[in-house]
Amino acid sequence: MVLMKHVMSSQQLSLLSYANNCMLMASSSVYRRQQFLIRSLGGGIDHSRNMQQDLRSVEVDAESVIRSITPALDLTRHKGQAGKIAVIGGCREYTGAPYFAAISALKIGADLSHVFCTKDAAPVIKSYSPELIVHPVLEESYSVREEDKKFISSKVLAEVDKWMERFDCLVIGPGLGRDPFLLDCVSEIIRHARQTNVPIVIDGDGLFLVTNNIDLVSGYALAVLTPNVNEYKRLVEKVLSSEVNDADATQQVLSLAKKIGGVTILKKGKSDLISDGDTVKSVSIYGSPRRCGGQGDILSGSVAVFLSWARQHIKAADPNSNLSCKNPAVLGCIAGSAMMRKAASVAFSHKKRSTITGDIIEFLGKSLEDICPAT
Ligand SMILES: NC(=O)C1=CN([C@@H]2O[C@H](COP(=O)(O)OP(=O)(O)OC[C@H]3O[C@@H](n4cnc5c(N)ncnc54)[C@H](OP(=O)(O)O)[C@@H]3O)[C@@H](O)[C@H]2O)[C@@H](O)CC1
Ligand SMILES: Nc1ncnc2c1ncn2[C@@H]1O[C@H](COP(=O)(O)OP(=O)(O)OP(=O)(O)O)[C@@H](O)[C@H]1O
Ligand SMILES: [Mg+2]
Repeated sequence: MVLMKHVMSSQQLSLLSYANNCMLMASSSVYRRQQFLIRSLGGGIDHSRNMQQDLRSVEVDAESVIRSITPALDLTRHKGQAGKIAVIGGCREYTGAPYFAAISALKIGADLSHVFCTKDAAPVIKSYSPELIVHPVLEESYSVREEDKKFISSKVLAEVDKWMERFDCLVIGPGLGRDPFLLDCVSEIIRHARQTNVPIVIDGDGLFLVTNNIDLVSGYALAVLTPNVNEYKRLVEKVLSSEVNDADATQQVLSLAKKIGGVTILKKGKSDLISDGDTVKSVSIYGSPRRCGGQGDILSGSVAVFLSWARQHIKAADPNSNLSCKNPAVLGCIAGSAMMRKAASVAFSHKKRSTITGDIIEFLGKSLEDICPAT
């Protein structure tokens, strides 16, 4: 800059000073907008620990959310009351993802965890764990003749529908694949879940489906989308017809959630950003530098459980509840995100570079216990 000034005329210098002033004004208006967002998005559950680092989003006290919504272990409760979760996913290519999501739901504390997958994925998933209830009901195009498609599709739907009302939450997409016939059947499952008011967490290939058919979830407040960096890019391009804007990530995730009619979006990354179109919360605590595949699947299974618990907590209308946020989908995302990140950080401290998804799952229980002891 000093060097440039030497070779500039006074007219050029005054132009430069005008440009600088404009930049200052612009940055101060950005600052004011950030301050406004912080004030208007904040609530009783927030604290300002990280505001210095990221003025554009509100870091949330995730541990106190977890403590508030996790139900007490009570000898009077019967099986099922702590949550019945179903994962719709698992095909020829992917058997790990639905397993990770379903077993994580159990390790967090759900009572029952089901998997609805294709016929050839089922024996593999069953062999990973006897804890999971596995339904080999989904079909891919290669195994269905054209003339049988309508019949098979209604059969698949009937199989899932038998159970639908018993589920507290569906996780749709981990390891689902992208077969068009299978995705058509899953679209119907989503429509039925909406009709019966069953919450849905959409992840992985479920996001591929929903991004191309946004009406499936649009306006459904009990829908959570958990995009990773690629999935978020596709969603932003499709729904907002723009590029991802990392400089104004808070505003963009807010606009995206609003545009999809108030669904909750959990944008995964270095910090997780959560928005339902009204508020934006960020979860940055804990975390691990290992990016092994499958961590998003742990997250989707965990969010499903916490969302169910948050719904129960809100329905019970506990007068002592200190939660200012009343959206169970947002609360579920905050809790699921913090839990996944804590388990990953504990696993990393033990296993370092060799940490894999199974190691993280093993630390879900201890991580929850540290925050919210069982007795
Ligand atoms: N152990 C397991 O079983 C695990 C299984 N997992 C499961 O994997 C599935 C995909 O999830 P992911 O995270 O790889 O998707 P993502 O980052 O968008 O894609 C990366 C790149 O790959 C490409 N691409 C993907 N799928 C494609 C397809 N069917 N056919 C063609 N292209 C495809 C994609 O291309 P694009 O769509 O951008 O053109 C992008 O360039 C999902 O079901 C997930 O749950 C994971 O949970 C990890 C653990
Ligand atoms: N840079 C990061 N630092 C810390 N945590 C991260 C980072 N990136 C992602 N995470 C955490 O890892 C979890 C999974 O996010 P990720 O983006 O890996 O999902 P994904 O690609 O869908 O995973 P999967 O392999 O299961 O499909 C999230 O809970 C997120 O908080
Ligand atoms: Mg994923």
